[in-house]
Amino acid sequence: SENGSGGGRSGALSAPPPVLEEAVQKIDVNPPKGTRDFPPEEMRLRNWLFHNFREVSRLYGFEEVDFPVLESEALFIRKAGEEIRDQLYCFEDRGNRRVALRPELTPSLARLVIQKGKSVPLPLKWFAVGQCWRYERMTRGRRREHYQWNMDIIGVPEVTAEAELISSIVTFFKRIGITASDVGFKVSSRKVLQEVLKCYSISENLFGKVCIIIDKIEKIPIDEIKKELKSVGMSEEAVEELLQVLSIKSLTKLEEILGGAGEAVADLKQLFSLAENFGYSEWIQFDASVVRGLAYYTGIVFEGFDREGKLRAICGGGRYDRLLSTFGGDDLPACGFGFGDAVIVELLKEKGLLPELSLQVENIVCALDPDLQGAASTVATILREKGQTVDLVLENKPLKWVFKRAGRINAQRLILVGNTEWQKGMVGVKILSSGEQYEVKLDELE
Ligand SMILES: OCc1cccc(Br)n1
Repeated sequence: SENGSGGGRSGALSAPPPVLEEAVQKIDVNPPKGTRDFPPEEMRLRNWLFHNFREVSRLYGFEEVDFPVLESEALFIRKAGEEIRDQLYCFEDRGNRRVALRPELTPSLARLVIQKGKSVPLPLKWFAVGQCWRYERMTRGRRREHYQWNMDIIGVPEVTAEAELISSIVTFFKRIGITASDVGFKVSSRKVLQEVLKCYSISENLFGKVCIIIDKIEKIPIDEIKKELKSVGMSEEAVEELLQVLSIKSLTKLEEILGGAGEAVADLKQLFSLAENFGYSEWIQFDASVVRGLAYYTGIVFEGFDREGKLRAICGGGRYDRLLSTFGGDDLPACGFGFGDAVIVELLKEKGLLPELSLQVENIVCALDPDLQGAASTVATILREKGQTVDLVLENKPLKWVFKRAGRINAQRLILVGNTEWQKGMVGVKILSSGEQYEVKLDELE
């Protein structure tokens, strides 16, 4: 097209099109393995989902933030043997820097908090919706990207922060029609693990590794779990005791085992009490086996699960009080969660709760004569300036084509710009649902 700065093709209509240098190689029109396109229908569903993420975040007074998809690899290199590390989508860029496509948002958020330092008053309540990546052998045909909604509270050491975050997820579920009969949250605290390891004088630096092993408890055989725990230095007795404690599903039982003096029991009791106040007690249950698969969690952890047990975890999060200091920042208490865009859609499909989202256009405007294309453009502009949606027919098309397109785009009314009416400063209007039609002065069109 003419680019207006004299750089357009001069005499474009006369010059023959340039001869293609080489035969055009037919490209693969599919997106890279493990990634998705979002054509209009899928994009409407994604926008609907993200709109609900953002509405809930707004209801809770959170501010939106974002970060680059590309981060320094160092942000994600942790030594605890996490799956997220094994699947890091990392490479060396042209400046020989080790970089990675972010596998999660929390480290970027922590980096930004440290960068902002004292310029941002605490507590921070930030949320983000961003694409995250992993490079997994496609043998399992799993996706390599998904979008995550994250909400994080920085600067609040009390369990009130975790209680608030779980409340926000419950609010989200309710907004989209999911109930406590469909979904629950398994809640525990890594301090349970910490207190057991301490009983067996197992050093703190094994903590992250043990958590990552325990997180696989439902994914690999229990003998493999025991083998891995022993391989990091736990005794047979410690392993048995730990697995015994992790099978506890009641806070009362946990208190019997650990005693009431520890932080784990106190935190969990406070969380369950706050759940009463928030009104979401029926949504949560204590389950000592929940540790989550990220090494940096230090306290309460939780994960949303479908009660029919057909799907992977819907969301998950917890407290991570040490992450900022491991990045060289001040020791700041922090907690947050991640909520992926894929499992929730599978759940909505299961429950028949996918929303009906179709394209809606208020007007389709069409010139009945090629000489009236300009007039049609004027009519479209008048309507758009009134905030109305308009699909303007851009070519000289037969009315049959126009009516067919009007049906496809769910247009509510057809605006016809014809010579006779235009001479009188009027246009034709046809209400497509009723068939009613009339003429109206352009300046009375609304
Ligand atoms: O849930 C872990 C994860 C991280 C990045 C991309 C995808 Br798909 N899944």
